[in-house]
Amino acid sequence: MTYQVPTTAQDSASPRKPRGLRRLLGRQRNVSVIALKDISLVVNRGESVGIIGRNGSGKSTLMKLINGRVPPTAGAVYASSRPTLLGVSAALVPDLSGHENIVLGCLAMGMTRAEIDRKYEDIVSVSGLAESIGLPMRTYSSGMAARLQFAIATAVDTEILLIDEALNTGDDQFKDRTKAKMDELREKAGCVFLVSHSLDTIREMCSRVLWLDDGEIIMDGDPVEVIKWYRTFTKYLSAGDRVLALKTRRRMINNLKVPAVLARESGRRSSA
Ligand SMILES: Nc1ncnc2c1ncn2[C@@H]1O[C@H](COP(=O)(O)OP(=O)(O)OP(=O)(O)O)[C@@H](O)[C@H]1O
Repeated sequence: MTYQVPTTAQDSASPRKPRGLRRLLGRQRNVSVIALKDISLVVNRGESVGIIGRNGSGKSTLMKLINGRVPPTAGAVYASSRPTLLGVSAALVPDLSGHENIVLGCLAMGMTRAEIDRKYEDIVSVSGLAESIGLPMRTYSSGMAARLQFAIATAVDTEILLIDEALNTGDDQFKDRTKAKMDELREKAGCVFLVSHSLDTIREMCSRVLWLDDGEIIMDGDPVEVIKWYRTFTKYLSAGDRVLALKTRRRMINNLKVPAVLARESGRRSSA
C-alpha cells in the first residue's frame, strides 16, 4: 500500500534556480510513502486480532484498508460483509447531549428509530454514563467521550469491527465492560481488530496478535509470545542496540508462516 504525498522540498537534482514564490516553496512533486509491503493474512470468525507496532508501522493503514476507506494500490481485501471502523476521531457533535449523540450516531450507522429505542438502554449501560447522558458532550472528558463512542459503535450489529486506539482512555471499570462487549461480539460469530499501543489491553482483549514494523508483518500468533518478542525488540532499540533489534526482527520474520490465500472464486473469505 503506497500513499502519494505532494512535497515542496527543493529539488537538489535540478540545476535550474527557481524564482519568486517557486523559489520560496521549492518545486512541488509527489513522493511515494510505502505504508504496507506485500502483506498477507486470513482472519476467521470468532477471532479478536490485536495489531501492535511502533509509530508509523502501518497499523492504521491496515485498518483503513480492511474497512475500505482507502483502496489498496496492489492486492485485494475480501470480507464477508462491510467492516465498521471505530476510531477516536469519529464525529460526534460536542454541543449535543450524550443522549442526542447516541440517536445521531446510531442513525448515521444505518439503524432505524425502533432499533435505537430497543438498544438505547444497553448503549448507555456500556458507556457507563447514565448520570451524564443529558449533558452536552463538550463537558465530557476525553475518556468519557471515547466510552460513548465505543458504546455507540458496538451497538450496530456488525460482523467485523475495527477499533483504532479507542479503548485506551477508559478507566478500569470501563475496560471490564469493553472486554465483556468484545467477548459478546466475538460470540455473535463476528471478528474484532484492535489497534493499540497498550500491550496490556491487547493481551487482555485479543486471541491473536499481529506485530507490524515498517509495513511488514513480523509476527502473527499467540498474544503472550508476540508481545514478549515485541518488547524484546523495543528494549534493544531503546538501549541503542540496533544490531540485536534487527537480528530479533529478522529471526521472527524467518519464523513467520505466510497463510495460503485462497482465490476469490473459491467462495471462501481471503485477503492479500
Ligand atoms: N494519508 C497519508 N498520506 C501519506 N502518508 C501516510 C498517510 N497516512 C499514513 N501515512 C504514512 O504511512 C506510514 C504508516 O502510517 P500509519 O498511520 O498506518 O502508522 P501507524 O502504525 O498507525 O502509526 P501510529 O502508531 O503512529 O498511529 C507512515 O509512514 C505514515 O507517514
